[in-house]
Amino acid sequence: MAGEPVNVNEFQELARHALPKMYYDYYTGGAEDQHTLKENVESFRRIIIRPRILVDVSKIDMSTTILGHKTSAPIMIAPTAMHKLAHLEGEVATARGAAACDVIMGLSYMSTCTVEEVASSCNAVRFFQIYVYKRRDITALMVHRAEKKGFGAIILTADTPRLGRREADIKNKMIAPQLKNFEGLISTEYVSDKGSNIEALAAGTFDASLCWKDIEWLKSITKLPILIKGILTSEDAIKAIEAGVAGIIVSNHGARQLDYAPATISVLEEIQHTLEEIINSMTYQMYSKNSWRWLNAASCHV
Ligand SMILES: Cc1cc2nc3c(=O)[nH]c(=O)nc-3n(C[C@H](O)[C@H](O)[C@H](O)COP(=O)(O)O)c2cc1C
Ligand SMILES: CCCCC(=O)C(=O)O
Repeated sequence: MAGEPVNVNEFQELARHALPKMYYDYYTGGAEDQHTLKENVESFRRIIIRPRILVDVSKIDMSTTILGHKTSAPIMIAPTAMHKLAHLEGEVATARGAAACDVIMGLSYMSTCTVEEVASSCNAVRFFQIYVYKRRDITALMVHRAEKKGFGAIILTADTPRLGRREADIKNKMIAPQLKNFEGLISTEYVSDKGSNIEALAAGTFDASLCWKDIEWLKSITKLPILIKGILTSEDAIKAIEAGVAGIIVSNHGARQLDYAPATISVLEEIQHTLEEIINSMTYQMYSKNSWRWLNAASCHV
């Protein structure tokens, strides 16, 4: 490819050349037939812009707040695992990017830089994403480390009781490296003779029994606001309100979990409308209207 990229899609081609195939496939792949992966892109393409003219756009301000934190645009960096597979500085570089753009960064539980390294690298507003391990004491410790280092919220990813069946990772025998955050606590280096080692890692460490009642446990170990990530239906959004969390992230995990789940953007509006109706109704007046957020990787309605 000649010269600097000018379209965001060109970065994918650059990454394909720069990365070992195993890592490129891990970053870009979806689960099983990758139907939802295609739908995620197609659904966005079907959304057509309805332009209005003769409006003063000489000054544009897209800034808003998310959980009280100012952001230059209604965009958050989604938590994604293991950035050092793509860049020597890993999540520290991502955090600096977030700080430079004045947007909030979600740091993955499965990051290759530690919570402390990311926190001390710059002044980006950071939310900490967690998976709940069978060893709850380790998850509690991680939450406390994030709290101590000034993270602004906990994002509980709730769509991964098991890792999605990612066929490219199975073929490539995707590695599961020791993650620095967990050194001396638990081994994340898994070797499975059946295929994807990260699938084995998730099966070995993630608590597949996690359910709604465990939100109480999470609330009991942290004062930070909690966002539940991975909601795709109005029913579960209502359950999240009932569980008393601070917000939800509508997401299908980049189509990496349940294949044939709907494209994230295709369910966002329905969920938003349901919640707006409920929050406006008498029954739910006890929940603070203004504390609710509807988020997905691309949009945020405050
Ligand atoms: C390479 C990669 C790694 C990811 N790792 C995580 C992770 O560690 N934790 C998590 O909650 N989500 C993870 N995700 C999902 C993203 O946070 C995000 O949900 C997804 O990329 C965008 O899809 P959505 O619009 O349906 O949210 C990962 C996604 C990708 C592409
Ligand atoms: C066991 C690592 C899981 C990271 C993740 O959430 C993803 O790859 O989608």
